Amino acid sequence: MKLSLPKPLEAAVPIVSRLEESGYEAVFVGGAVRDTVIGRPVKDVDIATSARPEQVMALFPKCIPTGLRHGTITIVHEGETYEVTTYRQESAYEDYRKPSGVAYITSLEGDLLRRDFTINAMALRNDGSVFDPFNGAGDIERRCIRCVGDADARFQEDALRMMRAVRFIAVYGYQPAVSTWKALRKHRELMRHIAMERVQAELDKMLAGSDPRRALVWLHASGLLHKMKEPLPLTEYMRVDSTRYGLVEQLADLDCRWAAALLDSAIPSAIADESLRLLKLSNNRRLRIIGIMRMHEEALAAANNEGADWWAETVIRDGKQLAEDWLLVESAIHASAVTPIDLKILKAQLNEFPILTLKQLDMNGRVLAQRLRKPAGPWVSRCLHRLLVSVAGGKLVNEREKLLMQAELWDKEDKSDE
Ligand SMILES: Nc1ccn([C@@H]2O[C@H](COP(=O)(O)OP(=O)(O)OP(=O)(O)O)[C@@H](O)[C@H]2O)c(=O)n1
Repeated sequence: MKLSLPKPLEAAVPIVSRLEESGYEAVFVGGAVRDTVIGRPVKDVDIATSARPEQVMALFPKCIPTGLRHGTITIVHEGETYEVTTYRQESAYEDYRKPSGVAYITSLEGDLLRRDFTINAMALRNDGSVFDPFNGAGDIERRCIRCVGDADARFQEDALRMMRAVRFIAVYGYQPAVSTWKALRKHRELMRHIAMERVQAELDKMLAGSDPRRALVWLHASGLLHKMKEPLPLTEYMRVDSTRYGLVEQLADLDCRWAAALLDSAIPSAIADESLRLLKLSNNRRLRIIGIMRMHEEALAAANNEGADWWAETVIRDGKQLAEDWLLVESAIHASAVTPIDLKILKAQLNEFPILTLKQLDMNGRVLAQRLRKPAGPWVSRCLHRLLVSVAGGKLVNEREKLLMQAELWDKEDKSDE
């Protein structure tokens, strides 16, 4: 098989040539080759070589020893970065928790043998010829995810590969080979060795892919999330049910996809919050996802008890942007079809709120305290907030005198209640 090189690989040809001219072997490997064979856009370009890291460094003045522990040097060429890694073997399972350093080897085939799946174990030369000792191209044709060689050994070398398998199955719409799936189920327990951040990164890629629904269904079936280092409370809610997960793929934003997937599984926001904390999601992202989920819960509660001001209150508290995110999420998931939330009305109201911040209110704490002849205290901000919600909800006009009269009325009511 001979392929024409896509642009990102073409741009890296001078690096491979330089290594070859110096008497070393050098080839493109990994995801870039897989995506070239499949015909998908290529992202990162990885190069494997028989040259030792110090020999690579001597040839390229602009380089950074980014992963010396794994024999990797990053080379900067015309503004792009390329990872060049010396042929090596994976550390065996016994060394799993205590990597013993790199075992360099001289053969390309040996280097490909340590890789996770056949589709990721092909090499591409400068001239477009493919070296494919494990028939990755055949598995691409069969749409199959298959471990290279012994599946048990591949998963024992790096348990994250089990998550990667689920991701490739989902993102490419492939099926696992029977032996690979059996090994994956057998070694689920190894998930406890994997850092939560790495799991999170894989989940992000699954949800960002073209078929998040497929990813979640296979994730359920794999049972991988049940075996993590720190148990995720959300696994209690996971069910194998392929009719769920609405139209998550309609959402462009990754965090909106997270919120939609969590809501579609009927996971309460508090459970999701705890799970996202354990997955070490950044605070910004977690708060955004949970904010969207809470709006859904509040909308349901309000629809049940006719709480008229909840929408104004929510938008004032969380801001218009989050409210817009929630409306997008809500319309993407099935839940909206069976709940009494009228998204059209909420959407229209969102653009018609006369004001949404205290700054826009024709009133301030000093004027309010003077008029009610009461010393300033926590009541002032409570009253200002109540006025803001009433104006935003269209029940009160934003004029100082009218607002003061309303405040006096509430004050009288409060006194008679006491
Ligand atoms: N746990 C892993 C991770 C990576 N690899 C090998 O290293 C290559 C590069 O890995 P990486 O850049 O992490 O992933 P890609 O396969 O390129 O895919 P993606 O960028 O979509 O994650 C893979 O193709 C595979 O050959 C592996 O064997 N085991």
